[in-house]
Amino acid sequence: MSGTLFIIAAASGTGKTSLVKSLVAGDDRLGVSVSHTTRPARPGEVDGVNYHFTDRERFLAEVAEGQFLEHAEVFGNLYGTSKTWVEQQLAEDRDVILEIDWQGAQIVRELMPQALSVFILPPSLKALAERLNGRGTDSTEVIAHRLSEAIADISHYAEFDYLVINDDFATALADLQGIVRAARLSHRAQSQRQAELIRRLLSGA
Ligand SMILES: Nc1ncnc2c1ncn2[C@@H]1O[C@H](COP(=O)(O)OP(=O)(O)OP(=O)(O)O)[C@@H](O)[C@H]1O
Ligand SMILES: Nc1nc2c(ncn2[C@@H]2O[C@H](COP(=O)(O)O)[C@@H](O)[C@H]2O)c(=O)[nH]1
Repeated sequence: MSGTLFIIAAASGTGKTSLVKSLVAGDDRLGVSVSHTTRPARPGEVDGVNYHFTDRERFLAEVAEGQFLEHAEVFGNLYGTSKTWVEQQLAEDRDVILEIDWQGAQIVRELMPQALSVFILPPSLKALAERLNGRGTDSTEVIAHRLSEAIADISHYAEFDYLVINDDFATALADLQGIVRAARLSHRAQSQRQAELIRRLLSGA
């Protein structure tokens, strides 16, 4: 059996981390991959929980060792997804979320075409700026850099299977829960899990 891999991407500040946190909190079968990054930790971020924080030299050595399923440079920092962790979770029939940028999403889609991808849109660029500023974790330079990339990030929306608008948080969360639920009802997922029932029905018993 194998779990489903979900890719979730959005322009920085859209609210994907907040949504994914709520999504995972209410779902025992769903886990979120903790990425490796060379970005310095923000106040309150915990190593091994929010990210595995590392330096560029070690990150590049791990790239050479083949430890990442995907990696990319985003806003001047390196980010990567642990290959072993993701493969183990899926093999244990757990569903996995990768919260990654559009470059990482392209790589994972090539490697694992069965992955389902979701792009989250902010209701407006003004709301995006307010959210980045309101989060209070980044300098004005960092926020300006992230906003300057937002339109380029959003322009990749059509590469994704699903689009969710994060205007009202509860609605966006319900939309994500709907996507996860629908994936679990897909033929691929059900034919493995319900193999015994299908066998009995087809045998006429
Ligand atoms: N629907 C919403 N309405 C208003 N504020 C929101 C909504 N969703 C998230 N936020 C707020 O927006 C800010 C940015 O959210 P979050 O950190 O989850 O974004 P992100 O997409 O993960 O950003 P990054 O890619 O930079 O990590 C947070 O302060 C969060 O509380
Ligand atoms: N390709 C990857 N992108 C990643 C990964 N982990 C996070 N990210 C993306 O980076 C930006 C910035 O994140 P932040 O935490 O510094 O605000 C955001 O778009 C993330 O989705 C990863 O492992 N691979």
